[in-house]
Amino acid sequence: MQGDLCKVDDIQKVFKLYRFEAVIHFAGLKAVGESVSKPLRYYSNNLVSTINLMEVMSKNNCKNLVFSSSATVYGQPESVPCTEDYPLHVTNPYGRTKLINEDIMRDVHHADPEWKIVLLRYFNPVGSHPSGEIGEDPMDYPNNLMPFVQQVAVGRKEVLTVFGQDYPTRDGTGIRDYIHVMDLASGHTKALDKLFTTPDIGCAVYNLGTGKGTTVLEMVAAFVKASGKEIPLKYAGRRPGDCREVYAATEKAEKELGWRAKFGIADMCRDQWNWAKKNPYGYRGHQELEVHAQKFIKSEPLSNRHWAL
Ligand SMILES: NC(=O)c1ccc[n+]([C@@H]2O[C@H](COP(=O)([O-])OP(=O)(O)OC[C@H]3O[C@@H](n4cnc5c(N)ncnc54)[C@H](O)[C@@H]3O)[C@@H](O)[C@H]2O)c1
Ligand SMILES: O=c1ccn([C@@H]2O[C@H](COP(=O)(O)OP(=O)(O)O[C@H]3O[C@H](CO)[C@H](O)[C@H](O)[C@H]3O)[C@@H](O)[C@H]2O)c(=O)[nH]1
Repeated sequence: MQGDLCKVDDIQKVFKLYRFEAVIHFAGLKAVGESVSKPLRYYSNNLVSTINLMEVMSKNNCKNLVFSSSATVYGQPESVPCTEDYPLHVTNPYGRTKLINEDIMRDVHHADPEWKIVLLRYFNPVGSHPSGEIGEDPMDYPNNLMPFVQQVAVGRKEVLTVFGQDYPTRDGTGIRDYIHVMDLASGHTKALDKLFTTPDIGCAVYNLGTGKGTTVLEMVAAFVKASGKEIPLKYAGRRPGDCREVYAATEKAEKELGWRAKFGIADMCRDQWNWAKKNPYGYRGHQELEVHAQKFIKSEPLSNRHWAL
């Protein structure tokens, strides 16, 4: 069923039709740059949706929740790997909505211990379903590294801009913990198992990452190897708000959820390339995308046009 979590009625309709044991709450706006220019849109959507959802869940006596949080709540940590008890520090409105949502959930559990909540802090999800049938298809200009790399590989973009080559890292580019979406998915089923089998889980938090840091250039090299395509690069300054290096401590998830990532960056790139070559224009196909782009160009002010060109 489709609905808007900012509309309580939409949620109530679903809860009238079905009885749920638990909810996995993925919905939210997630573009960091857009959140800086449109903070109210982010606060309004990402917070109101969560509050409405939890209110309707509570009324329907469904108090088991898994939430998509993000490693963005660690900001630039003092040291890596980040353990779940690190101080939380956000640098943009998107990140702040994740942190406020986490705080809301901690408060709700504190007020009503019947709530059982798992906060999953995702690191950098990439890759696709191994079938090549399900993958990431950004609706507008791709902000994240791998969707951009993919669009260069299929010829939709000419060149990848590498943001920053002067970080104190092994090749000067930023380090992240890339995790295969299939591993991320299995982390959710493990989190649900944990909720259902742990009466006193409270509001628990787990990192979903591999524990390994990879630079931008290493990630590009892995994609070149998997695809056989060239990825032309150009270098630009650091992207505002970017941190140098983040990767996950994985021990807590391993010990308490019985989960650890199985896939490495070669698998992520292989599966992402399989999706990309089968669906170079995503789910919508080339023609539909062109029509959409033309409409967008006509209706949007100049400053918003760049993505469609
Ligand atoms: N992809 C990442 O790099 C990453 C990293 C950390 C956390 N996350 C979080 O994981 C979740 C899923 O991310 P994704 O990559 O699949 O993003 P996505 O943008 O592909 O999917 C989010 C979905 O939420 C829906 N949505 C937004 N507001 C809604 C509302 N008010 N009512 C109903 N639906 C609404 C959107 O329409 C979209 O389909 C998000 O909460 C995101 O912040 C993602
Ligand atoms: O065109 C690009 C895009 C990204 N990068 C670099 O690639 C790395 C990864 O950037 P992403 O935008 O893919 O990912 P971020 O780590 O910046 O952010 C993502 O992961 C975070 C968690 O770690 C948050 O969840 C956030 O919302 C999500 O966008 C960074 O060093 C970035 O500077 C480039 O060089 N060129």
